[in-house]
Amino acid sequence: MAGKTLYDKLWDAHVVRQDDDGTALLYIDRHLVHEVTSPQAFEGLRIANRPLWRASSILAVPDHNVPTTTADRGNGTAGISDPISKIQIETLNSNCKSFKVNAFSMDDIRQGIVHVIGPEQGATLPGMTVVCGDSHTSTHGAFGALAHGIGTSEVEHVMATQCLIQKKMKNMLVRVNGKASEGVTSKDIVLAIIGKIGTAGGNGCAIEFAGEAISDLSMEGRMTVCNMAIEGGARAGMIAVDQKTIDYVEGRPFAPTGEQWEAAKAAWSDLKSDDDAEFDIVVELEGKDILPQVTWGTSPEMVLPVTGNVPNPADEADSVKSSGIQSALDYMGLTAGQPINEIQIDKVFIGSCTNSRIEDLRAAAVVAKGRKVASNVMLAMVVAGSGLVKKQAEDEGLDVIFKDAGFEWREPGCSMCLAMNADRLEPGERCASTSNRNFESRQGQGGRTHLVSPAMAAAAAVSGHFTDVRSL
Ligand SMILES: CC(C)[C@H](C(=O)O)[C@@H](O)C(=O)O
Ligand code: SF4
Repeated sequence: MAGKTLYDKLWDAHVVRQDDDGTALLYIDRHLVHEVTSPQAFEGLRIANRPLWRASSILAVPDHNVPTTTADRGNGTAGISDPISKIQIETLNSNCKSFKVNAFSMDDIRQGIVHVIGPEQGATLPGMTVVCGDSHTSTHGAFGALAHGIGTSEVEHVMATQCLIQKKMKNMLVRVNGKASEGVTSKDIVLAIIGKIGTAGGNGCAIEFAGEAISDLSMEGRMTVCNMAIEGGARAGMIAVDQKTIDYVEGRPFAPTGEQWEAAKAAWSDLKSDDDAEFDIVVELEGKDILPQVTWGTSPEMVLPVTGNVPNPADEADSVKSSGIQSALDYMGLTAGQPINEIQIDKVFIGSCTNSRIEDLRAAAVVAKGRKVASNVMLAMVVAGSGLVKKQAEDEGLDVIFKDAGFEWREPGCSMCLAMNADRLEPGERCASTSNRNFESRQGQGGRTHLVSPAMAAAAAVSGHFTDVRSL
């Protein structure tokens, strides 16, 4: 019998019961909660008079709707002008209070984007099943965990039973061989992967990312890659545990200590695919072929190296694909054949659960240092992923570098990743963004989003147009 994949191991360790048709009940170790997808779940429990099965498995935080200016955050939720945003955050606060759930409120330095604070607190651990009512829960798979998003009714189900009804996904391996070149980051790697497999490439699969270019990445970089597994069609992405994983987790507030730590470490060393494990689908890329990436269209798969030109629909033989390219160009206000590095931008957003960790801010600061935001860029903002990331960046002087260059230095939250708060694009505005989705109107009605790495976003900010960061 062939060996097991990492996904097989995580699955087997959590199956409570499996029916002959493959339907299984999976035990959930960690449940992360935010204000958007939890209100109906709490309400459902209240109506049915059900308690939480294991309140200590839950960690809650407001992130999508929080304001990012200090002025709006000074006085609890009073500074939130949008009534729906305000109600969502107040509802999360009161639900967590009445159900006695551990929550980091807006004025807590530990508050931040749910996918940043889970790992930061050690609430995400190797070997766990991690769920959250949010598609980018795949991020946590970077720790050798089985992590994926769930719907609101499933949020209620997990709260009430600590279990989830699931069918096993297929095993997919994406291997990036050899080293990535200088100036190429985790974001470029994952955009290149999505460019290759397409947004449906991972449908029905759990993707394991492997290969030298992946294991070379820091934990932050691995989170960036797993974060976007969902944009490649897979609900879960994961990476094997190694010494970097252990070193990152050690000493974090929620991590085990003493004897439990030693036992956990020993158990975690098996969280990798066996050498003879078989995958249903295998995709390979060469690290050396990957260049800094920029999306040009309205789907993350519409991506090219910064050295490329916007595609011409006439060059596409498939008529469906050709008209897809044409409508993306129309929406994005681009012309076929236009060099990517000549596309001028209006705004820059450095943040989101893809790229708002300390390493991301450092990479952007290296580029911003001693330079100025170009005069045609009306707003360049840096939004740390958590209060603790923000503080660490400030301790390192990164805030001063950004402010001197003309960037705004904001409070943590999802912010302009999806514009549920006040941070948004106006119709027709073009943004270099380190987030993960470039769908139509994602960052504000009529806004145009180009996904890039933090270094590439900073390079665009100081140049006023996309620029190959390696040439600065
Ligand atoms: C609001 C939430 C349900 C949503 C998600 O599931 O991903 C959001 O975080 C996003 O990025 O679009
Ligand atoms: S930062 Fe963006 S992608 Fe991440 S959870 Fe928030 S809205 Fe979703």
